[in-house]
Amino acid sequence: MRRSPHPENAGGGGHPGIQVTAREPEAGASQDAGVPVFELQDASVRYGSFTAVKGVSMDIPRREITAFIGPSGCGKSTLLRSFNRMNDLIPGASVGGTFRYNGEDIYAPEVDPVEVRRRIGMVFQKPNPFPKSIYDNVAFGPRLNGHRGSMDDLVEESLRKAFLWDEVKDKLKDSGFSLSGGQQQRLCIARAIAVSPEVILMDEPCSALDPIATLKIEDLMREMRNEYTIVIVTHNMQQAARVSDRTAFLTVDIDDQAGERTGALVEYDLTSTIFSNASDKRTEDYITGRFG
Ligand SMILES: Nc1ncnc2c1ncn2[C@@H]1O[C@H](COP(=O)(O)OP(=O)(O)OP(=O)(O)O)[C@@H](O)[C@H]1O
Repeated sequence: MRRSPHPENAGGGGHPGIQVTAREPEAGASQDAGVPVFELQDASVRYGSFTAVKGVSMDIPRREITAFIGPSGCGKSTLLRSFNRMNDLIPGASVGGTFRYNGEDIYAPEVDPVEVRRRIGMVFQKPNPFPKSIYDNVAFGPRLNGHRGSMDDLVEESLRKAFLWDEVKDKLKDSGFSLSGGQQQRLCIARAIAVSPEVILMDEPCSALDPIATLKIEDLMREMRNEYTIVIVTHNMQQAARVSDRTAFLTVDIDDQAGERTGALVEYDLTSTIFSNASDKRTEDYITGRFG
């Protein structure tokens, strides 16, 4: 299924019990907001001979938050990792179809996966600061990239953007591990931001956090979408409804005869539509808790 973005339709609706937060157009939002940053056509990912997810065609608009939801094993994380070639690091993983980023095939032989990952950052389920100081966690990527200019300014700016500066400004030399789980996750977001990515992929970034830390990350995401394109995998449908502009629902197609379980994209649309007026019964059943 492939749907063109229609940003003008955003907002409203919501399934009973799930509050969808309508998004107002940002004052001063750049003109390219809503233009696809990713275009997938018949995309698939395999691990060896096992096809984890296939037949995915979708456009991800720029400077929006897109959420992937669906039952366990439907390939959400697999698909997310294929957006910045993180699956390259898994032996036996391979992709099919087309993954375009700003119009360029990111799997073309001449493309450098390290550069892809600089432009498309990632935040994982479990906060994973480096065993270094708070400062050095943020400075690590820029140093590798040969950042010129004031590192202190860049570290401060990145920590401010991650809503963490006020909490750590007096202890920048302390270990990243000395922070709470929620602070560690914001440190990982600051680390991702520090190398000036265009896109940030988030794989269940709040699943290890308490509700207050989760709400802080959600606030942060809403703020970040003025500047970044965010794609998030979440098990939490309230979270998808609260933060995302668009939602993709994936499921597992089971072929009993062949003994295969393959992830597939069922429906992709504005979050308000998915939660109030899904066009596929499987989506509605999942959202209402009848399945999954
Ligand atoms: N490194 C791997 N090697 C082989 N198979 C894998 C690997 N990672 C995931 N898979 C398989 O690919 C399928 C999709 O897994 P994936 O983790 O992407 O699903 P998911 O929807 O993110 O699941 P969950 O919600 O449980 O995290 C599953 O059948 C899983 O077992």
